[in-house]
Amino acid sequence: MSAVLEVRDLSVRYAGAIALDGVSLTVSAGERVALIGANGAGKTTLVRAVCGLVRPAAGTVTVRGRCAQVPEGREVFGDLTVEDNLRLGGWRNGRRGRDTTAVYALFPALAGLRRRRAGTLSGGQQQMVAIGRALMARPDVLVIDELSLGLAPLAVEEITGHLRALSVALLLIEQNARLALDLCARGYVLESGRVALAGDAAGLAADPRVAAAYLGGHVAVTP
Ligand SMILES: Nc1ncnc2c1ncn2[C@@H]1O[C@H](COP(=O)(O)OP(=O)(O)OP(=O)(O)O)[C@@H](O)[C@H]1O
Repeated sequence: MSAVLEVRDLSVRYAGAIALDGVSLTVSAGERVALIGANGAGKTTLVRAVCGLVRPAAGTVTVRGRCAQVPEGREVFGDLTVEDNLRLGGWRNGRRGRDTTAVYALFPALAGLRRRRAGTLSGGQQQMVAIGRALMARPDVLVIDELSLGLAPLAVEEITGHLRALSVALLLIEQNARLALDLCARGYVLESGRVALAGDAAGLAADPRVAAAYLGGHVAVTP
């Protein structure tokens, strides 16, 4: 399968400090890939580099098609309606994207809220708006930074259920490794700006190093 996102030997420095050090990863068309790591591992820096918001010191980022980002903290436009938030996501060549039908089909909970100000929604509903807004750009790869941050477990479950139905490629940046490795087929573990481990999600979830550092010490044991 061809890679829609290819990060090769990427290094990013902030005022001399190394945030990313030779990171390589790929996301293929339609594939869901997790990027997990502790605080300060470099996850958000990678998102920023993928979106062109920081200049790499070395390495390359190649996006084949369109990439859309769901930023950490969601950042919906609180004073705008749900519908207008979505339409802004489809803005291209000076024209607002108008057909929001597919987003309401994906997140039926938003359909009855389309005229509500986004700032009055729950965190889970705002996350659906942020994902829907990104999808309005019709991306080939969707990058979600901290999907579960500050959300109730039930809201996360609802959103991930809908994400499983998507055919767009996904790079999911998550501190909740259990969630990320459950939703994604493959994953990368970032530690101090480097890829420490990579592989299929089941293998990573069963790896004692991942279990000890990110899964509360629980190691899945198969009979
Ligand atoms: N603007 C900045 N200037 C200087 N250093 C920065 C800047 N942004 C991030 N860093 C540093 O770069 C490293 C990686 O940060 P980054 O935010 O990418 O990590 P992260 O994995 O997303 O962490 P978290 O999960 O806490 O958000 C950290 O050591 C951080 O302190």
